[in-house]
Amino acid sequence: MVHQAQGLLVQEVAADGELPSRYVLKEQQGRPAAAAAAQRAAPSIPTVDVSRLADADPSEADKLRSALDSWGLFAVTGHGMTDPFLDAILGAARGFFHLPTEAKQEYSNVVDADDGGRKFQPEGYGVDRVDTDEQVLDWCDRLYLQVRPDKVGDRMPSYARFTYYPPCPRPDLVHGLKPHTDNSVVTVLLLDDQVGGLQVLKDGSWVDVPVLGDGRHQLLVVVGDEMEIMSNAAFRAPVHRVMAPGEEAERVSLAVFYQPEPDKVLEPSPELIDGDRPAMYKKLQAKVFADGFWDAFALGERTIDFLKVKVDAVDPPAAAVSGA
Ligand SMILES: O=C(O)CCC(=O)C(=O)O
Ligand SMILES: [Fe+2]
Repeated sequence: MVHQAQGLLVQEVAADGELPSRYVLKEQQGRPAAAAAAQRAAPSIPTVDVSRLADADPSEADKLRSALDSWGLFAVTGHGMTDPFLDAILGAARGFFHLPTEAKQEYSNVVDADDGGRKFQPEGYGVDRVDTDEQVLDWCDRLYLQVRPDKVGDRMPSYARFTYYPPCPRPDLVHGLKPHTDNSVVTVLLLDDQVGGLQVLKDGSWVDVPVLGDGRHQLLVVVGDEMEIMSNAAFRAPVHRVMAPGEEAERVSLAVFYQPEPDKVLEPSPELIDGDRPAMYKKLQAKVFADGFWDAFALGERTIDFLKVKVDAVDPPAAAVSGA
């Protein structure tokens, strides 16, 4: 059984020019406009030239370490991918989302279930999982695919998530994509080269990730939840969100999530545990964590909290579970 709002594509809603209440955040849910004013004079995100990481001079490696320590993400340069190549990827994504609805629906993430009904699956085209009437929906459609990069091997799954944020009549009232951390070891994120919107939570304030302009593409590496667990919190997954574009704009992005093999046990690496720094997370199977992500995401919670993976985690108060 899928929720009745599951089949509602944001692109179709946007075409009507209305903003249904299902997308509107309540004031206490942290509307983006309220937060944007608070980030003047914000620090800018760190940049790492990955072509220099193996240099005898350790300065770039030091920058990497510091970026991971303090931000959990960095902008990448020196990766060797040309702007026309990256542009072609985003162009293909735009091309897909601009196809007629019927063509895209062939790849729908709502599929036939064994019981004769319909069910949601993470892979495919559509909106994120809708569980309840109360869930405030994000202003984006997505195409989520398992990908098989040559060099990562067969068993480590990687997922590509193309996200399309249609024009929005009131971007100040909605989440393009709600605050979250990523379900990955690391995520590589290719941002729209024209339209900004990604923000990272740093020391309690939202910081904009800028568009570079001049046809240059912003590529980020982001620490995911699994890295946080395996590194025993030496590296923490940054909370990030996306502001919806305005009425005249649309935005696309591509996130590639590198995940552990489903059968692997996820736990802090033994070398990173000692008397001064005991294990901060409990052991669990990567598959259990990955499944829990979708339950947590629908509630607007971190998987680490939802599954109580922290060693001293106690039962969350009821409000934390029912709120969003
Ligand atoms: O659209 C973006 O810039 C971010 C996407 C994102 O955070 C995600 O897909 O997990
Ligand atoms: Fe993300």
